[in-house]
Formats: sequence, structure tokens, C-alpha cells
Amino acid sequence: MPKTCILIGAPIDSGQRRPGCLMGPAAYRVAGLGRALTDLGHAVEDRGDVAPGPLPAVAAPDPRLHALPETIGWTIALKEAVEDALGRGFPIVMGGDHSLALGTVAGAAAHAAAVGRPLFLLWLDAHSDFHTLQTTTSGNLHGVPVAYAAGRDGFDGFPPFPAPLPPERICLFGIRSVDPEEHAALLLHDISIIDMRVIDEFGICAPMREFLEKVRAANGMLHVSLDVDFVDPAHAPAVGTTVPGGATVREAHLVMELLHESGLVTSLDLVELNPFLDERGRTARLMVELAASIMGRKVFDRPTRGFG
Ligand SMILES: NC(=[NH2+])NCCC[C@H](N)C(=O)O
Ligand SMILES: [Mn+2]
Repeated sequence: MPKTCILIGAPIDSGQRRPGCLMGPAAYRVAGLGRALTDLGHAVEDRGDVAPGPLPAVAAPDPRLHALPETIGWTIALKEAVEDALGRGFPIVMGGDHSLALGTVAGAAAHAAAVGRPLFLLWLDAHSDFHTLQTTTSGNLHGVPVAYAAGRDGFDGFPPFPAPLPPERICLFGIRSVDPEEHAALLLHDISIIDMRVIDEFGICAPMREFLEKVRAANGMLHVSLDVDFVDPAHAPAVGTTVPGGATVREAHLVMELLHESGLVTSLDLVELNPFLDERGRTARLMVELAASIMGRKVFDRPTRGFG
């Protein structure tokens, strides 16, 4: 079904300390994201880059936290942009580091609450991003958005998360790097953890279908947050936090294809692309191809004539 894709540039790199992610939206445009979507028959509206809101005055900001006021400013601006876009079409947020999901998931949650549907969150990532402002050891706020969405305490200065997601509506998929504080907290929450070991053992399809069935049964909306580092750095080198042992190109496409076939996805983040670290644009191009797959690009319809 053709959609109105609303491209939202989110040139943020304050969620971590390696400059470059702010070039992400430009790289997606150069790599042809808009064209790939139009070729699939979708309408595309590029609403340009979001500017962060004015820096909020944060009372006694903890010096361990990197760029807290900036991140709060972005959160407020992106929440608004995504909530507004969901009222009109299918938002695709071009990041920017993963701290942008503080705002995008909040915007999706606000929209879902307004239309009376439950929001689900699929986190395709090497990391669990489940720190709070108190537990983060790096102080990098791209490591906290899942905790914010789950309604964990310890987000002073941030707007309260609208309708926090019960843990059973969150699925971490592809993870292989979890800090000790996140590990301890995850054991106390009933979040689906499809780590790389599960994927090695059972493949992509069974765990993904199980999660999608939950979304379907609840008539849920589904926000997908795709971190470049979900894919193995051998195929996707343009990212600051590489972790070996990630998804192959085919596994990543298969995830996207299953998501498309489910018809359940309602919004998408593309995060952590750092074009400064790329090799002749290959990571940007791969991310555009994955975005095309989730929006319906395929080689043959299923079943093919030979099998299935
Ligand atoms: N979105 C990401 N790449 N997150 C990486 C987070 C790494 C680490 N857990 C931290 O908190 O600093
Ligand atoms: Mn991440």
C-alpha cells in the first residue's frame, strides 16, 4: 500500500562524543533515500531538518552527562515533529545519533495514546540503550532512550514520557553489548531480548514473527529504531560504536522484509550513521537499501514460483 513518507532530518550528534552524525541526513539525501521511496510508489515529503528547541535551563546539570540541555532541546523538538508527521503519514527520521529516539519514540507514544492504540518498540541495535541518567557510565545520552520509553525513573529535566511502554511491548533485537548496570536492570523488566545468541540459534524469522504476532494481536502501532550498528561493522563501518558479530546484510534485509510483510510498522528511525567514518558512501547506501526493503522493495513476491 503506497504511503506518504515524511522524511525528517535530525542532525544530532550531541548524544555521544564523536563528531559526524550530524552529517547523516545529508548523506541519506545524497544516497537517494527519497528516490528509492518514490520508485516504490510512495509519496515522499521531505520536511527538511528539525532544529533543536531553545536550550532549556537545567537546574544543576550533572557534569558527567554530556550535552544534557541540547539533548532535552532535541527531544522536545523531535517529539513534536514525529507526533505531527504521524497524523499525516509515515515518518522516517534520518539521524543523527540514537539520542534522537528520546524524542521520536515519545512522539510516537503521544500519537498512539491520542488515537487509543498501544505502541510497540522494536530496537534493532548492538546495544540495549537501557541506562538512566544515573546509571550511565559514559555520560553519552544515546545510551538511554529505551529506559526513557519504558518509563524508568531518573530522567530529571526531560519532559515526562507520554504513556510509557510496558516492557512487554519492547523488543531488543540483535544486541550483543550490554553494560553491567543495564544488564541488572533488564533482568527486572520483562522486555523481549533477542540477542545475537538467540538469532544464531533460531535465526531471524521465528523470534521476529513471535514479536510481530504480539503487535498484531493488540492492534498495535510499531515504531522501529534501526541503529547502523545492528549490522556487522564489516558491512556497515560508518558508526562510532562498532561491535563485531552483528547481523549480515541478508539477515538485516530479511528483518526488513518481514517487517514490511507484516504491514504493522508505523514509523522508522535510521540512526548512528556517521558519514565521516564511511567508505565511499557504502554504509549510507546500505541503510537506504534497508529502508527501501522495509518500505516494500523485494526481488519477487512470496511465494516465488519455485518454493514456499
Ligand atoms: N546507540 C548506541 N550506539 N549506544 C551505545 C551505548 C554504549 C554504552 N552502553 C554507553 O552507554 O555508552
Ligand atoms: Mn543504539
